[in-house]
Amino acid sequence: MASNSRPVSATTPTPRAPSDRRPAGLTGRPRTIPHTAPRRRAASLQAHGLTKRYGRVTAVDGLSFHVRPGIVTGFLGPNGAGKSTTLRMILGLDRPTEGAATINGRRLAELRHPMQVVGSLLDARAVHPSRSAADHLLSIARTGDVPRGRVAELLEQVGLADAATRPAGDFSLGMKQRLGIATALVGDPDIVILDESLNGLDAEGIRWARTLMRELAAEGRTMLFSSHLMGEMELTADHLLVIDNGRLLADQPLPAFLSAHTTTQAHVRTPDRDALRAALSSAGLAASDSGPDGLDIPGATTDHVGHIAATAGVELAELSPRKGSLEDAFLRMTAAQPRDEE
Ligand SMILES: Nc1ncnc2c1ncn2[C@@H]1O[C@H](COP(=O)(O)OP(=O)(O)OP(=O)(O)O)[C@@H](O)[C@H]1O
Repeated sequence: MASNSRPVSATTPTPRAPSDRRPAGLTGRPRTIPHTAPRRRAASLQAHGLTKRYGRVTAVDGLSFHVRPGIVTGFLGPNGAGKSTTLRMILGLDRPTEGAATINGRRLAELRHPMQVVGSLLDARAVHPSRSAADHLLSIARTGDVPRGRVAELLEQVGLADAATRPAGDFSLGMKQRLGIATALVGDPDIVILDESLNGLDAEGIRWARTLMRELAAEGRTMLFSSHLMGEMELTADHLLVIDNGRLLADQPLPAFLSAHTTTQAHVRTPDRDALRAALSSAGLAASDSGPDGLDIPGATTDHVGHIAATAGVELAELSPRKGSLEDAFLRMTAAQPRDEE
């Protein structure tokens, strides 16, 4: 149960610029979206010793962190790590056993206009099946005194304008995710929290969601999202919160997390692999086979390997650095964690 890993200290990275343009929408036609003018209040989201116990199960165990505005923060953890429970406590849907979550120093329940402060998507399937997408958004807008016009704007933004009058129960999971994201944005909130909102989206939808998250952060919002899609997390997040067994394992910029938990290796392809392997071995470098004519040399720089090959007179067809992925880093870190016994 106990974890030996200590949380890594947090620093604020430089936000990435949004790289992709707005989505074509489900019909594939590019859409001109009336964009909300940047008018952000920088909102800070903090967890202070957040703890949740269900009987003998400790789902969240003393989590403290600070999610910053203007960047995308990814929330990572294996199944059962406590991500959803943490998000539910932040959103006031679960009562912490101990600790608290605050927004600008206040609990969500104390905010006068919570919909304008926090928008979230926890479960895209939680829509009334016979209600249309437009009616669903209208009903949410009414509860927050949001003008009706916002609904049409959001349907355009998420690419559901052509499906606005269809019952949400007929939607695919990807369409429900789009509707859920629109629901999260109804109040034009300063903080956006999305839990596994990429599930069910097709390739275009995933790219659209990535771009949207980056744009929301670039507008100065505080953006927190969880996903098991490591490739997407690596493309989207500036900063990572990693938990396991309800405890914080890392709170650091994504590049720092990758550097700390992966090794860079040199990769070569050569028509004379045996000669190069022998030359590398003489220089104290271990190499493993990679493909029919390649070698991977962990911890070696391409400069060093190139020099060894040139000195040995070995021809190279390719010489390139290979970096570890977020998936490598995450699996390495979480595999080292002791598992809780229930
Ligand atoms: N209502 C509940 N009653 C009892 N145990 C619960 C409840 N909700 C969550 N848990 C337990 O708390 C732990 C954390 O669950 P949680 O759903 O927060 O994890 P998660 O990181 O979101 O997992 P996943 O990635 O699989 O969605 C798990 O052991 C889970 O079984």
